[in-house]
Amino acid sequence: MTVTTSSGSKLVRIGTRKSNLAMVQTHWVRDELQKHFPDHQFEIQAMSTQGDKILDVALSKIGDKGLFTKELELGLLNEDVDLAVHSLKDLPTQLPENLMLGCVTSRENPADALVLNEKNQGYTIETLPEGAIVGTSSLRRLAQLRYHFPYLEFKDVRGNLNTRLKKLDAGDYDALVLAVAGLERLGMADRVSQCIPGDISLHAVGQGALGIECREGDQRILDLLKAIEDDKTRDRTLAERSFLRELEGGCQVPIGVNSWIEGDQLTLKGMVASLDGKQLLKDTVSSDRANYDNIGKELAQKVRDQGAQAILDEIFAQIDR
Ligand SMILES: NCc1[nH]cc(CCC(=O)O)c1CC(=O)O
Repeated sequence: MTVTTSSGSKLVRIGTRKSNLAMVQTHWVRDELQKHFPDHQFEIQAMSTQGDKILDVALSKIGDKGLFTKELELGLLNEDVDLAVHSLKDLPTQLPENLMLGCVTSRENPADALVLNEKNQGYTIETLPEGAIVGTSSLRRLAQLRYHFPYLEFKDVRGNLNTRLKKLDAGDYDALVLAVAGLERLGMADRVSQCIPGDISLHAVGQGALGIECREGDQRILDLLKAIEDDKTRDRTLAERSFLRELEGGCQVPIGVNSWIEGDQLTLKGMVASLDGKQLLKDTVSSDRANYDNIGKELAQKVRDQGAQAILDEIFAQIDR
């Protein structure tokens, strides 16, 4: 139901996943919007996505992009909600027809965290001993950590953050690698044993930022979203997404990035690795930040020239698509 007044509707319906992290992020977006637009009414509608329901299969094996976003997008297209709040890294680089990325909010620390259980306190990713069991569900983390620390053991881990931490504390793993941002947002920054250096684990595209999706050309919503956009995060993450869009082939792939802005210069560093961690390529492109899209494309071409396509083709052939 949309309430329409002479100045247009003041009711805005916000779609979100139901997970703790999604709810914390969505409450933040709602509160920010409410501060900027006190005469509007913001309503939250929480939904379960495929990714929340299928918990016993490795993410890389489900192989479907949009696992955490599809139900929210249907809500947008059916006009049940007016905007959808996502962790930007879960939002596919190709959006469905008639939907768009309305804004990107300011980024938390985009790094990966090493999280240890009680008996391993004091270790870092560099000092964990041979055979230590490290839990991760991300091919990107797996490939980079195998490359740098081939003597560690890696084991898949699924479930929401609390479930994963319980498994760690029960001793199923010696350590987990998780996003710093997620732990911080959930008030669990004290569980970050180490921020893994950015040159060891290049982070996921969009990691640490929120992406808000809306219907294409919905000017009422786009005007509201402008108030909470962070333009530096937007340019950085749009460059990152352009890089990923150029290289990915329809499944989770070991691609990582770092990005930063100095003056008007945006620098994007990208990494493509093989699953076994034996091959790992990196390259960097800098240009005026307004060229974010070309920065991503140019970087994709540079890593292709280094041999990234062969690595990716092998991965696409291995993963059942
Ligand atoms: N794929 C799950 C997911 N999506 C967003 C975050 C963390 C928050 C963020 O990166 O913005 C996480 C958990 C993790 O990777 O540890």
